[in-house]
Amino acid sequence: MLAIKNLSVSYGHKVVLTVPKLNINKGEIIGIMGQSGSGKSTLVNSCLGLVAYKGKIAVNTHDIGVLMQEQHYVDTMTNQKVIEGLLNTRIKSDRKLFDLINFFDFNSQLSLHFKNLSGGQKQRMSLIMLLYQEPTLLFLDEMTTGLDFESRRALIKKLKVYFKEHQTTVIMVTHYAQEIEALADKLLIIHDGQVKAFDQPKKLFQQYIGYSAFIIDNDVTKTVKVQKLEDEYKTVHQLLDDSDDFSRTRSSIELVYTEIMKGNVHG
Ligand SMILES: Nc1ncnc2c1ncn2[C@@H]1O[C@H](COP(=O)(O)OP(=O)(O)OP(=O)(O)O)[C@@H](O)[C@H]1O
Repeated sequence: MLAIKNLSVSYGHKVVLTVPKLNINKGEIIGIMGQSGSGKSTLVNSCLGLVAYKGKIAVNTHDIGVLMQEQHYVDTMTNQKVIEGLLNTRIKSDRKLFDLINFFDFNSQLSLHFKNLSGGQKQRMSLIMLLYQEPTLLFLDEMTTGLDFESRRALIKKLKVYFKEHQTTVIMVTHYAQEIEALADKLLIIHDGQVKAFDQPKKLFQQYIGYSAFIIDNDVTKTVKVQKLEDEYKTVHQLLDDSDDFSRTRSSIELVYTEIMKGNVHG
């Protein structure tokens, strides 16, 4: 679906992103994480052809959708009029649109104006219009930023069903490990314009953590890594002896991210 080879992006004389090779298959959901300024948007913008770059980016479709962090629509009419006007259709006679509105529980918001919607409702309205166009490749930038815990969880749950049903290839930039945990097939970590990791979360966990890990006091920087099942027992005993508060995990994106970023973080 998307193949990158020898990509290099510069602003002025400064190279801000280099990606020797990266392939994303059809139907894969990729979660991109990295610190502020690491190059996440630059990577997305390069794929969209919005910035100049050296190297090759081959995108295997023209049906591309993009959801940016903030959207603005005309505020002089109701959401129903905005949706119908922009999509050039009518909800009552368009089964696909009708179904999407139901799917995203958006019926009660149709008579409102966009400015009076909550953050989560705004995101859902944009997604309805975006998904109506059935993009084969979808870029999502900080989709759930600003949403409360419940709205984020509800939106993620909906999208998970939709993406798998439609085999949408998704590239999403996010700061929320929870989003990747629930949706992504692969995690891509960028730091200082370089790809630090790109693989299935489960494989990255095995590579960087081992068999399992015990997180002490709910703090991912205080972790005991366990390499083999047999060693877990010993670790539990030790932690119980020390009366530590701990939890065991075999798949924590937050932990994988923290581990990979160790030694990479300055100041
Ligand atoms: N238009 C621009 N001109 C000059 N430098 C830029 C420009 N856009 C981005 N940069 C620089 O390129 C680097 C990567 O920026 P980018 O926006 O890709 O980071 P990011 O990971 O998306 O950050 P954030 O999470 O804050 O959105 C940063 O050092 C940034 O200052």
